[in-house]
This record gives sequence, structure tokens and C-alpha cells, in this order.
Amino acid sequence: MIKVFEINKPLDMHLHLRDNDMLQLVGPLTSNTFSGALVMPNLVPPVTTKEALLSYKQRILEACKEDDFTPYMTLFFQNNYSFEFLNDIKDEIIGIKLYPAGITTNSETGVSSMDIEVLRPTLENMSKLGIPLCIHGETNGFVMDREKEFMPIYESIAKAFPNLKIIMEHITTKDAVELLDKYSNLYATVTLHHLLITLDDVAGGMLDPHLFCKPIAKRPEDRTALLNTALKSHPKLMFGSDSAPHPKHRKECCGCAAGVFTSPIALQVLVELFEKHNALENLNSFVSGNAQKIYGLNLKDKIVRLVKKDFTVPAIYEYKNEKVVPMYAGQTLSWSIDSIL
Ligand SMILES: NC(=O)N[C@@H](CC(=O)O)C(=O)O
Ligand SMILES: [Zn+2]
Ligand SMILES: [Zn+2]
Repeated sequence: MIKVFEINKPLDMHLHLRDNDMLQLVGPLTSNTFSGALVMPNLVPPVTTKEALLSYKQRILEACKEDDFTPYMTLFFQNNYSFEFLNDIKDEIIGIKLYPAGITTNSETGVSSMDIEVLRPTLENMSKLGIPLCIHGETNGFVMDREKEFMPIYESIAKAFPNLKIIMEHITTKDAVELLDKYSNLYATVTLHHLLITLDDVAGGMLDPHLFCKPIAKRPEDRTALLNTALKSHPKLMFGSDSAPHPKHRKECCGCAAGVFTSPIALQVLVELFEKHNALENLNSFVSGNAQKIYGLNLKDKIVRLVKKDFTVPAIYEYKNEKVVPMYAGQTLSWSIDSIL
């Protein structure tokens, strides 16, 4: 008997869709199977105006027009967003994304200080207006300690703004997992790859540029903490792939760009992983229910039926001159997408 598993309204709460031909290429690879996704604003230049935000949303909708798909837009954090500006844009966004300057891809114009007094004007306005804050939480310390060193900053913001929803994006450490339960206004996303890999997979043998991302994958005990928290579908943890496509020549080179491209394999691998750990009954809340509750989303059904049947991951995805290599390129997964109802 063929095994079947259904996911209803899958949501990807941390996604990079890029722009232009890359958007044309990767957009449908998410919108095919996901009901919606939180779209990161780190374009060049970043999305900081209502005009830029609405036109980017239109380009996404156009690229994904074959599918029933909602892009949840975000604005790139700046210290000087006025109450009037945020009040005017609040219905168009799901949150605002804060990047420390230079910490990751296209974050050069992020905040240069994480001093709470410097951030206060925008954060106060966000808190009053009920706009969630998504954060790339890393310091510029030693690469393995960057997330851990950021924990006091999360704590100080959570304490100073108890009504502000704060999402620790793409957590990679057991320290971040532990912090989740300490503050009622702290939430988190976790990627697919951080549930699966450690630094060993990136650099322990032959260097694998396709697994290089920010934050870097950590220790086995960190992966275990993340995986256990996802498998039980902790209600404050959401799936956010952080699928971050870069052109093949920007990954397979000296000075490799950070980002793992996982959109086309995310649901298949999640089912494989949750099945392996006897946790399939928690997968729908991890990949949809938790995010619906945390962000207050209301979506119509989109049932993705997966079947236990081999799926060989393409070596490359291409559109015009864009080429991007997915995680597990050329490898065979045990689950495939069967149909979308
Ligand atoms: N995760 C990454 O390594 N890269 C992301 C940026 C980010 O999410 O930090 C990207 O935009 O390429
Ligand atoms: Zn990030
Ligand atoms: Zn990201």
C-alpha cells in the first residue's frame, strides 16, 4: 500500500524570493506547494518605502500567478520610521526585519548599533501599532558564538517592549531554544537545514558551499535541541526555510555567498524527517498551525498530498541565465509531492 501524508496550508515564515529572473525562477518553486510565505526585504537596495514594498509584492504575485499563494511582506528595519509612516504601511506588512549592519547577505544598510536607546523610536512605534519584529540575531563575534552572544540583546528588547512580538529568525543553538520559554513575547523560526546538518556537513570533510549560510550550522547538541523542539512542534516555533538562492557561480567560487536553497525540497524532506522520528502528527502545526496562531493568519485550504515515492532532486534549477543549485542536488528523497488539492 502506498503511503500518503497530507499537509494543509503550508507556510514558510522566512523566505528570500529575490527579484527579476531569479524571482521568476524561485517564486513558483515555493508558491506551487506553499499557501504563503513571509518574504524577506533584503533586496539591493532593501525594501524601506511603501512604494518599493507594493511594487515588489506585485512582482511576486506576477511571478507566482499560476498558484494560490500569499506573499506576506516585510519592511527592512530603520531607526527613524515615524509613527505616521508605520501606521500608513501596517496593513501591507506582516512585520519588520532587523539586520545588524553587514552581518549577512545584503545587510550593509542594517542597524550599526543594537543599543536599545538607538532602536527605541521605531520599536516604540511598532509596539504601539502591533507590528512584529523579526531579527537576524548575530553579533560580529567569533562565528560559532555569534548567536549565543546575541541572547542578551533579545532579552533586553523582550523586557523593554513586553507588547512587541519578537521573532528570533533562523535559530541555530540550544541557547536560543532555551530563551523561547523565558519571555512570553519571544518566538522563533527554524530552517530545514539546521534541523539536519552541523558544521561538520559544511566544513568537516570536503567543503560544501551549498550548505554555507548565516548563521553557520552549529554543534550536534544544538541540532538535537532544535530538532526535538521542532518534532514536538513547540507552539512558539515556526518553520521558516530561509531558502536563500544565490547564482551557482556565486556559490561555487572563492568568497562563496551565504545561503542554502531549499524551497523545492522543503516539504518532502520535512515529511521524511518527521516520519523517521515518529512525529508526523506534529508536522501540520510546525509547518502551518503555529504560524497561523502567532501571526493571526486566516487562510483557505490548500492540501498538499505527498506520497512515499522516490524523488530525485534536480542537479540544478534554471531560468534564462539564472542557475541555482538546491540542497541535496542529485540525491534521492523518499517522499514526493503527489498533488495539490
Ligand atoms: N541565510 C543566509 O545565509 N543568507 C540570506 C540572508 C539571511 O537570512 O541572513 C540571504 O539573503 O542570502
Ligand atoms: Zn538572516
Ligand atoms: Zn534569511
